Amino acid sequence: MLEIQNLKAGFGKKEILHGINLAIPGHKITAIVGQSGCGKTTLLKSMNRILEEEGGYIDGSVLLKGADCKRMPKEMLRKKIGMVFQQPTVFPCSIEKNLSYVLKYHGLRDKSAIRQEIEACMKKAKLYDEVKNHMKTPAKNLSGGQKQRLAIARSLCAKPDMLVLDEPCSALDLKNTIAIEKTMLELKEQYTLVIVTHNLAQARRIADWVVFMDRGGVLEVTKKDMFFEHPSSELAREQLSYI
Ligand SMILES: Nc1ncnc2c1ncn2[C@@H]1O[C@H](COP(=O)(O)OP(=O)(O)OP(=O)(O)O)[C@@H](O)[C@H]1O
Repeated sequence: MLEIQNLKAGFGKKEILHGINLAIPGHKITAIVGQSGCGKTTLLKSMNRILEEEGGYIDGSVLLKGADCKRMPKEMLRKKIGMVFQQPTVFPCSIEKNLSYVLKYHGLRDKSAIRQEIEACMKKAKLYDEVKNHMKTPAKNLSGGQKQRLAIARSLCAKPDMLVLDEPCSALDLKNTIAIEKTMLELKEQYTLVIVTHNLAQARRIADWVVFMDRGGVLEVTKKDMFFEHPSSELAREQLSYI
């Protein structure tokens, strides 16, 4: 789905990613793990070039289904690779408008089609049943976990190929974490998912593949079971000994 070739990225003269080569398989959950500061978020933000908006630079190739992301208009790239952040952002309007805004932005005009699409995306994000009777209330009144699921639903409204999620559960309690993990496991049937998590137990629960990073490089890319049972690097062995 996504092919990353010799990716170098950083800020000004500071290179954070030192030539990463990586293939992200379709319809799987790939977990990016590694110690704090190793470049996980930078890698994620390089995928849809949000890094450039934050003053960073990206060199090398990122190919989405073979198409060079550098040559794609940024709006199109971000439609195809949706991003969910650690702190969910909700727009200062109703739950419904948070979603209809995206659908209208992408050209949907028919009111009943918009309603159907909102319902479908909220169901996929496991939010619909909880809020279906309060769609006109301000999204800011939702709980943290509900806001995160709204952010996921909003990303789905753009009909992405991929969803990249940066520590989506780090601010959530167990109940909401489980809801998001279940959502991700269901979403992979239709989408390709990449999650940055510092929670190795979470990677073990939901990932198909694990990318283990260290100091701006990739130390291991393996199927989940292989990583947890037979990690090849000393650093991974050390970190796994704590869980
Ligand atoms: N806007 C920025 N300007 C300069 N340096 C930055 C910027 N954002 C991140 N960095 C640096 O890039 C390096 C990698 O950061 P990144 O957030 O990608 O790591 P991470 O593995 O996601 O860390 P964590 O697990 O703590 O979130 C760090 O040294 C960080 O200080």
